[in-house]
Amino acid sequence: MDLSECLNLADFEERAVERMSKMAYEYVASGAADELTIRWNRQAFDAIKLNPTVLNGIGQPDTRLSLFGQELSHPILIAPTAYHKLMHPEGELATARGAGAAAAVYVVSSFTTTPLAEITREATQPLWFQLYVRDDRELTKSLIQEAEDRGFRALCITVDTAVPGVRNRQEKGGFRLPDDVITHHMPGPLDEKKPLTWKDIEWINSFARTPVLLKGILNASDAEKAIQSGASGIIVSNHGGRNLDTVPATIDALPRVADQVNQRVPVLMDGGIRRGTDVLKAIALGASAVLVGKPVCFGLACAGAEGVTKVVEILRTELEIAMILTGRATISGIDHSVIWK
Ligand SMILES: Cc1cc2nc3c(=O)[nH]c(=O)nc-3n(C[C@H](O)[C@H](O)[C@H](O)COP(=O)(O)O)c2cc1C
Ligand SMILES: CC(C)CC(=O)C(=O)O
Repeated sequence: MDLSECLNLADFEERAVERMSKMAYEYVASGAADELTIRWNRQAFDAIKLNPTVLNGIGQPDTRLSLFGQELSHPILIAPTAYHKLMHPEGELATARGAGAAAAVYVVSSFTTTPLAEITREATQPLWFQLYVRDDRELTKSLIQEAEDRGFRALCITVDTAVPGVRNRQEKGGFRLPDDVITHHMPGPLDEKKPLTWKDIEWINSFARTPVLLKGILNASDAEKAIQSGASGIIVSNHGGRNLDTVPATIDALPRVADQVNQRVPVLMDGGIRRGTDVLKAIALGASAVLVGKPVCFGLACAGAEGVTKVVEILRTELEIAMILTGRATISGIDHSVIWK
C-alpha cells in the first residue's frame, strides 16, 4: 500500500482494519473486559499539557541514550507482541527488518511465530527477548539460555499475566491461530498451574547473563520488590489494557514507580504511546525509554517491514519536533519542567 498516506500512527490503524482479518484485528485492537484501561492509557496522556520554551537555539536535538551499556539512537522500542504471522505473512522477520531500518530495539515475544534463529539472522539492531515463564521451568531455563546464546541483549520477564485477562472482544472476534501459524518456542497457550513468584525471579537472576527487566509493574511496592529480587530494570505496563481492566493508565502510574526507584535502575514504560509528545511526557515523568505495541502491529499489517519502520520514524520525528519546541537538546535534558503545572 501507499505509505505516503500514513502521516501519523492513527492513519496506520485506520488502514490496517481494512487489510487484516476481523479475527486478527480484534485480537490486536481489543482490551480486557469493558476496555476502560485501554481508553485511560490515551486519555491520561491527552490530559497532560506541555510547557514550551521559545528562542532556545536548538536546531537538531540529540535523541541518543545509553541503556544497560547499550548505545541506542532513540528511546522508542518495539514492545513484545505475539503472533506476527497473523498480521503479515513475513511475520517477525519483517518486524526485525523494519526495526533495523528504524534503528529500534525490537523486544521479541515468547509467542513469536518465527524461530529465534531466523530472527537473529535478519536483525541489524539489538534484540531483546520477552519471557513468559512456563510451568516447565527447565524449558524456561533453556529458552533463556537459547536467547542469550543467540545474542539477545536483555530479558524482559512479563509479570502481569498470571492468567490472561477477560478478553471478551477477542473471544467475540473468534480468536484462533491458523494451523500454519506456529509458536516455535511456546508449548501451547498460557494455562499455568505453577504461578510465578518473586522466588522465580531470584532463580532466573541467579543464572541470567543479560540484564533482567520485569515488565508489568504498576506500583511502588512491587517496584521495590523488583529491585530487591535483583531486577536490572522495570517496565511500567498494564499490558496495553489487555489484562486487568480498571487498573490506572501507565502514564499515571509511572511517576510513583519512578519516585520509589529513585534512579537505582532504569524505568521504561508502555501503553498508549501514539505521538512524539507522549514519548516526551513519559521521559519527563521518569521513563528512560518507551515501548510501542499496537501501532507497530498495524504498521506491520499495512506494509510489512516498511510499515514498522515508518511507525517508529514518525514517532521519532515527532519527538524531535517536541524537543525543539520545548527547548530540550538531549534526552537527559527532558525533565519535569516540560510539563505545564
Ligand atoms: C497484539 C498484542 C500482543 C501482545 N503480546 C504480548 C506478549 O506476547 N508478551 C508481552 O509481554 N506483552 C504482549 N503485549 C503487550 C505489549 O507488550 C505492550 O505492553 C502493550 O501493547 C503496550 O501498549 P500499546 O499497545 O498501547 O502500545 C501484546 C500486546 C498486543 C497489542
Ligand atoms: C499469548 C498471549 C498471552 C500474548 C499476550 O501477551 C497478549 O495477547 O497480550
